[in-house]
Amino acid sequence: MKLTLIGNGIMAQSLAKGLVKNYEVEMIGRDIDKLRQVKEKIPEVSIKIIDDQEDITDKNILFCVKPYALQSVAVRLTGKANTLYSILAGTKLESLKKQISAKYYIRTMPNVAASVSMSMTTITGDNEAKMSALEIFNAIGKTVWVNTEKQLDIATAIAGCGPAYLAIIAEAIADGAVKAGLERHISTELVHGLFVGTSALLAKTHPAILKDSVMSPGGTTAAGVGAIEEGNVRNSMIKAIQAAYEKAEELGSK
Ligand SMILES: NC(=O)C1=CN([C@@H]2O[C@H](COP(=O)(O)OP(=O)(O)OC[C@H]3O[C@@H](n4cnc5c(N)ncnc54)[C@H](OP(=O)(O)O)[C@@H]3O)[C@@H](O)[C@H]2O)C=CC1
Ligand SMILES: O=C(O)[C@@H]1CCC=N1
Repeated sequence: MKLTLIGNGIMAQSLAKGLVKNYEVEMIGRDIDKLRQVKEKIPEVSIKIIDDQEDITDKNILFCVKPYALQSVAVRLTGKANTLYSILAGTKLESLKKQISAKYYIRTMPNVAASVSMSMTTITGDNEAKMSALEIFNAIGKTVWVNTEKQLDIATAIAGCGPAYLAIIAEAIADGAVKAGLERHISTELVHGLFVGTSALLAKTHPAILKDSVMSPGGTTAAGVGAIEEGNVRNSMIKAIQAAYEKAEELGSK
């Protein structure tokens, strides 16, 4: 199957890197220099400048522009696509249906880990395209199908934005180690190993049980947990998810 990505930014490239292993991938953008740079990085991708009247008839489109660019790109698309897979944060199915013609509509929320075939992707939309959507996004990581756009917007806050949140935590832990006197390269290597190991444990252990198993009475972890609670980290993460979800809703209401 051929997939056509519209947009050539961070996410389009992340998706393309994984998808080229299983699909023929075409990338359509508006800047030939940027497209050529993508072609250098991912030679399997075919590149194309967007036409004023870009015919998308029967194509399977992965729509990868920013939400605010939807209208300006949509007016250039003609014909009826087979399936439109949108990755736009917040943008509702209804809005996509009004602006781009397709037989089926799917909203997805992948993340940048698609570039290493480890995206956590949430999907919703037309049931007729459910199997194809799961197949495409399973090729670049894990998938969860949800039945409402509200669930997808909350998933956006977790798995779409989440790599940024975890990267902040990772950086802060490494900074803490450097502050305590450990070399930067050692700190960074330890943090990477920490995330890999903890991720494997979290796949089979409840977070609270994992935390309890590390935290001995009056011990080092307990001292650290005390500092984490003083810093309101837990509440900050809850608020971060709420804020990102509300922003997704706000984008969808425009
Ligand atoms: N970044 C992330 O981690 C995630 C992002 N998303 C969603 O993915 C989408 C893309 O985000 P991201 O890749 O980060 O953004 P980027 O800014 O990296 O990419 C946006 C792309 O859209 C293109 N574009 C904008 N306007 C037009 C136009 N009029 N015609 C043709 N192409 C156009 C840009 O072209 P040009 O390069 O020429 O400016 C660029 O290639 C967003 O909707 C976002 O919500 C979803 C999940 C995760
Ligand atoms: O912040 C953003 O706009 C995008 C959407 C999901 C992750 N990043």
